[in-house]
Amino acid sequence: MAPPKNERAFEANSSIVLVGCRGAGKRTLGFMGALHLRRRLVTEEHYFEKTTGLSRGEYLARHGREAFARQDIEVFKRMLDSNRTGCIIECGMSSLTGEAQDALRQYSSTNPVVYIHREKEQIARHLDAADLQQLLKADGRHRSCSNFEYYNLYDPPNKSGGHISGTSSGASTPLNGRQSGPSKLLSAREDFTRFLDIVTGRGATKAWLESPFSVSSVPPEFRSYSYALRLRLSYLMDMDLEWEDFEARGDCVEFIIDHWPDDLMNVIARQIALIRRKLGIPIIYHVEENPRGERRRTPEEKDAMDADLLELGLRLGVDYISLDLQRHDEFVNRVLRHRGRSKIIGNFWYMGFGALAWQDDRQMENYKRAQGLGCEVVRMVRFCTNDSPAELLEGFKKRLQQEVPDPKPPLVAYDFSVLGVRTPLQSRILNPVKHPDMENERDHLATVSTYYHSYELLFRQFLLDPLQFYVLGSHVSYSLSPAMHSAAYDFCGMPHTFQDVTCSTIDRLNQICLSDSFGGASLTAPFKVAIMPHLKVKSHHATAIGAVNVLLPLRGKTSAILDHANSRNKAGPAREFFGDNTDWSSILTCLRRAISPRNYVQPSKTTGLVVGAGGMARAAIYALIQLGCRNIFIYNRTTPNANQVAQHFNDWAATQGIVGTKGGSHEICRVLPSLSEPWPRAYQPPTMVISCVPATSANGSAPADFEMPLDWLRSPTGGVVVELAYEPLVTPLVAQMHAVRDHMSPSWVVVDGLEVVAEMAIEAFELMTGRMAPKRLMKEVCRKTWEQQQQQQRQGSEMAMSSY
Ligand SMILES: O=C1C[C@@](O)(C(=O)O)C[C@@H](O)[C@@H]1O
Repeated sequence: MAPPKNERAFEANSSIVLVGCRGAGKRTLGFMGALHLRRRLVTEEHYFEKTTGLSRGEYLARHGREAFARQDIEVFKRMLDSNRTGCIIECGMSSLTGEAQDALRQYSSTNPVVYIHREKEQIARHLDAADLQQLLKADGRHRSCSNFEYYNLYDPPNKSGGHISGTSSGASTPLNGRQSGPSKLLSAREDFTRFLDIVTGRGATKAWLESPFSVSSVPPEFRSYSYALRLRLSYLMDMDLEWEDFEARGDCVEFIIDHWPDDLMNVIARQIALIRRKLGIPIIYHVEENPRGERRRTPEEKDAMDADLLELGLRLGVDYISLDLQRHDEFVNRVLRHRGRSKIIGNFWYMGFGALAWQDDRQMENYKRAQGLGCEVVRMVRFCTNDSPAELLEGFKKRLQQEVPDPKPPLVAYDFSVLGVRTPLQSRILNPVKHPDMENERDHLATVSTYYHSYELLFRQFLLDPLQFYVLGSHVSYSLSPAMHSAAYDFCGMPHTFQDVTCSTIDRLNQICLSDSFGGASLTAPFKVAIMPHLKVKSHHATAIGAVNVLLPLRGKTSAILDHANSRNKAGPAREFFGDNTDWSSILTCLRRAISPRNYVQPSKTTGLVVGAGGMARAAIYALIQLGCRNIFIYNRTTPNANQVAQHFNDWAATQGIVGTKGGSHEICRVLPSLSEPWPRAYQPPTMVISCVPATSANGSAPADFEMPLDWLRSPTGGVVVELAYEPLVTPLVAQMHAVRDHMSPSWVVVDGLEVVAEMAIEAFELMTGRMAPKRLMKEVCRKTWEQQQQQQRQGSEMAMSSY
């Protein structure tokens, strides 16, 4: 019963090899990957030149074809052999030869070898038409000498100007102004770095360490309730909804292969890439054994084809592979041997009449078999007519608790009938759901519930509780957060409320937070820094920044973080409170989206400028540090305050071993005392500028009228300016940067305050509720609410004028 050895679990530091056709994007991805994993990039071209002293062309011309071929393969093998760890290796055209492919095949028993491919039309753009067909055919052979594959999706920006999990409007005029969208490479980088996190296995730990309450740090099978959005290939090939419509409609996607169009393998690879880019949630990969609309297959053909399809899922690095354990051992073992880092969902489906009853001992044996095979999740589904009252399944679960030793893989179990899943609450986790506008499925799960409906039911049945959330601070009456959060609750079927409460003392804050129905709060001045000494539990980001802007009650029965995370959306006395900071991560998200590839952070060169010295400026500095920037300048009207912030981060950086790269000093933060000084010559002009000063006067202080001195704007590659103020939206800095972009340097991107504040609310919502946020909706509500507020203000002042 012991599972076969996993043959695709590589050492985390093993070098990763990229192979594929010219024009597939290997070099760009290699660069991105090396930066992300902090590895050395080895390119075949450069390695050849370094080893032989000649470029490949020169070598060929000087020594002739035969000698070149001999030398080429020898260098190729040496390149692989002498760089077994710590590198990203980009192969050139040699990988098309049989001998190189043999070497790669062997290498792939110890290292990830990733086949990079993309749309034929995109490859054609980089190649001579005459070569194309032949090359593409040869390229397909890379599949046989690699153990992973990555589809480098070309995704033209959509009509609304972006992607749902990474929209940068770079909006430059209020609302519908000119949109300087993100570089196309940005999404590619996000997707590829995520893929590398899967291949190296560092994804899950990273999310957990960075923010234990973030949605991605608790896998769906460990949440108190979770939903799998079913998306069939037959539907996706001809879908009548937009990708944006699927946002926040499930905790993961179950991708079901029920259709065999031409070029099936590439079609699947592309769909997986699309789901990842558009929805950014874990994928369950399921191959249907008997798809309705397809021809019948012989048992041998079925096994061979389905095994290849499952293998493809493993190569694509999906999060979960759904494996029917009723298929024969050889089939099951092949998947288990090649599982890599994908989790296995071991299935037992009883589809027809006479399905095994829950009280049948064989059901228990099934579960134990899945457990013995090392499945991470067990899924047991049975068709029922009228023979299965809810108690039988409950009885099975109880028996399982008593009889099966730990560790027990989480169980997904439900009955379905011709009318669909019996009740959406039968299975706590990975409940099947669909989009409300999708037609009911033609086959077994006739009517599947929706995420909204199932989640709402949990509140109606008192399994979850309606809670009160707040934005708290001394100037919150214009906060856009209540509108954004409330819209998100409505969307998700949560009966929570979100209010702004003006308060400025810790006593009043305490009073609000100690209520049993307190769900969480967004904090703003004066609490962000003042609350620090009152909080025992904080994320390490909040500690480093010295400020908190999201407060959560901890209601877990034990001290385990998972227990606290799963107690969200439940009322009761809080044992403790947890403080996190989403200001920095929202700024980081906006910077990442807007930065062009030419301005990717190079620690030794890139310079950042932060204007201001308050809590938000601290978050901005931290975001720059996290992006890898080691030369950070602070300008603030009151210089001593800037000195204090610089000191805070220099001290902190020293404890972390983070050092500056210039000027013989190890300090990463420096203060610029005056706007009239020229930009320090030892440093590149800044390519990232974040303005953290309010544009309107607050507390009687003068309003900020910050503009960049022209001498500070000399970056030849432009850069990004993030403006945090949005009252007014076009601040003096934003207006200046529009003019700069239009008349001097078009490569500057401006991110306005609404984009950042929406991002903050999105991240706060996810932390507070543990559910994915409907991002597009929240962003829309943010701009609309802001517009309404502006209109009300205009009307108010017009009325005041007329009565005067
Ligand atoms: O700065 C902001 C914006 C905010 O104050 C709001 O009103 O949405 C909420 C704060 O948590 C965040 O840090």
